[in-house]
Amino acid sequence: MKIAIGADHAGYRLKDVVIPFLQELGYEIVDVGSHCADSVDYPDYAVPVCDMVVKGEVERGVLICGTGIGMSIAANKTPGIRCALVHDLFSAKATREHNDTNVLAMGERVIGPGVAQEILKVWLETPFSQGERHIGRINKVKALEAKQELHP
Ligand SMILES: O=C(CO)[C@H](O)[C@H](O)[C@H](O)COP(=O)(O)O
Repeated sequence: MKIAIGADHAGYRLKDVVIPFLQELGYEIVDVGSHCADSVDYPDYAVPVCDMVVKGEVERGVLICGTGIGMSIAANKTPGIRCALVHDLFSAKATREHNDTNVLAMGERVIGPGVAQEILKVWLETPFSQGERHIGRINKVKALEAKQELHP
């Protein structure tokens, strides 16, 4: 599986820790930056990752900032993206099974690398449940996106 990953200045250290972990698990990684502590803006990294996901260039996206909040807000503005902010294993599993999320956001200032790696592993390995009730709810979210495109 191919994964795009992006971070701002508050998340690049965790990004640089999880990339070799994911590669070791066999995932192909596209790293859109950032690469240093110089202050940058999280939407500038969320957008290219989300664009790659919606274009089908990668299957999933991972976004890291200080809290994961800015990244998740920005990511969910892209139609077709369902981004979950996750800092625990229960949510990592549930958001794949229930929401079929295609982007994961985490905060480097919230969790350590060990928990982040476990979250990634669970999130990447858990399939969508295909439950009818979940499909119906996701379709309602998609309808909201269509409405927004008509009346931005
Ligand atoms: O958007 C955020 C907060 O919800 C991200 O965590 C950013 O990384 C954070 O705001 C960056 O903060 P800084 O004071 O500019 O380092």
